[in-house]
Amino acid sequence: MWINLIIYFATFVIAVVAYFKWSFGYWKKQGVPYLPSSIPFGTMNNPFTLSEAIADNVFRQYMESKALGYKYVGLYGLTIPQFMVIDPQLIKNVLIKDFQHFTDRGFYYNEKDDPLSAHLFSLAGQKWRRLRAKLTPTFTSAKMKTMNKFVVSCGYQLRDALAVRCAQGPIDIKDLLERYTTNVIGSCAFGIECNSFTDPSNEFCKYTKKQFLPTTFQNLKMFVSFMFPSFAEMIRMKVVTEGVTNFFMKTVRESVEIRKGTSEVRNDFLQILIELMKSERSDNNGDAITIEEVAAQAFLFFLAGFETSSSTMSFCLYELSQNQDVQQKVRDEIDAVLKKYDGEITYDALKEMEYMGCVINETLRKYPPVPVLNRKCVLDYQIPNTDVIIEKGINVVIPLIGLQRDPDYFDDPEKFDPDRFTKSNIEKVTQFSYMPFGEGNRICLGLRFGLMQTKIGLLLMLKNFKFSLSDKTQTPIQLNPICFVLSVQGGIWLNAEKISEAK
Ligand code: HEM
Repeated sequence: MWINLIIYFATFVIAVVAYFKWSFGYWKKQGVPYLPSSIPFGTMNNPFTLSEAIADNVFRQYMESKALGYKYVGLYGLTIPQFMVIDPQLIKNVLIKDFQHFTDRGFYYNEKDDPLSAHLFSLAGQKWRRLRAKLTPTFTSAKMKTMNKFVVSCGYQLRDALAVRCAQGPIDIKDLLERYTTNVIGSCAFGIECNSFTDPSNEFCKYTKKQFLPTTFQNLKMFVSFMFPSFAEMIRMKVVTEGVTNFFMKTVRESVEIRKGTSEVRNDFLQILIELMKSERSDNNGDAITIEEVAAQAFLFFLAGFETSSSTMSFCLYELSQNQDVQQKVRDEIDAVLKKYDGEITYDALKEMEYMGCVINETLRKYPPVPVLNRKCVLDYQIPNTDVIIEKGINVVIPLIGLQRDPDYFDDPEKFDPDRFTKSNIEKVTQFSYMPFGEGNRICLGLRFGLMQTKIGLLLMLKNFKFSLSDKTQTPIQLNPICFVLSVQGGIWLNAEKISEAK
């Protein structure tokens, strides 16, 4: 009997190994250069040993492929083939010129069982096209101007909280800024005051933390949903936990009800989404936006705005703490522009702060909050001037973090140098080597809003406080391998010193 068991086991192992070897032959058959893969994770890192952050892994693969002279390279996530584009010209084809072959992002969503997952970022095909067209007018400059005052009011709360915290020792700057972005999104996307500085135990803070806390189970679900979307659909997987879904659905329903009962109009995202729901109903064209869709988009604005902008501001202050001359130059610009606008933080005043814009651009270059862009090939695509076909269904990866730290495109890439983005220098940047907001038809829809909240947060902090690096920050910083987003191990700790009476 033991002999039989050993034979069965050996046969099973041989079959599994043979399956992996056969799968790893895909890119060779397609005529695509590839990086060495190993059983069972392919070219991915072992997610259980947590040896390297995803961004570091992508950067390494990009540099290795570039050094080998590849314009594109085949990778494997387990046995699933992935196509990484290295050459900016081919990136342009994927994102813009031949977009019809790459319209989807390839992320899992499930409208029925997990309604909040069906937001614009994940939606595919016609559903994405329809919603993108409807939501685009939400983010015009005129709409940003009306929302500016809500963000400024949250900025003052941030300044006041910092005034209290700075006397208590080094500050975990990411934690502080997450509270600011929570307040902003609470106010603009849900129409509620979150008070996350003064009342950190409030429900909104509790559920936002819950969604972003990288538990092993949550990471496993993200991994399965990304690698095996059909399987995730089959088991009706929920990427947003039930508690979080119930809370956000309830919050949106209540806010909509409250607004029905008042004549006062609050010009925020939620109002725009409600108007969209009402106008479509009256059109009676059977294409109305439902309350679930409204909730999913408000939830996306929260997902997209919470982490990206707090991460940008944290890395920016980290760099400015080590580049005091740059920090002072931004502060001088803030003072000069605000003087012109009688101290009022208007949308136009923000636009005039060009040097601050360069500093933010340089931060987004070194630390892109979304380190890779994803597309799914939806129609076979022949790479121009080659016989290579990217087959329908293949996931395409664009390694932003690699391109933006590539010495061929950015001299001395480790150096923090905002002058790369001055009016006269920006034209020298190689096209499609710098795209922290993505590019083409699926470019970030909230770009203007993200920059507005980042600028307002930085303005109110830099105007009133001088920042320096605390010994508590472990340098050189290491990225946290358990997080999908760029997060620093041990956190970024800064000292803040008041430089004027906060006004
Ligand atoms: C510094 C802040 C931000 C950064 C760096 C950022 C970056 C990105 C990136 C890289 C993408 C993918 C683009 C692509 O695949 O080509 C994206 C998509 C998106 N972002 Fe942002 N984002 C930021 C803030 C925001 C904010 C505040 C919102 C909303 C309030 C937002 C809403 C969206 C949406 C809706 C999409 C999906 C667009 C689509 O698929 O049609 N983002 N963002």
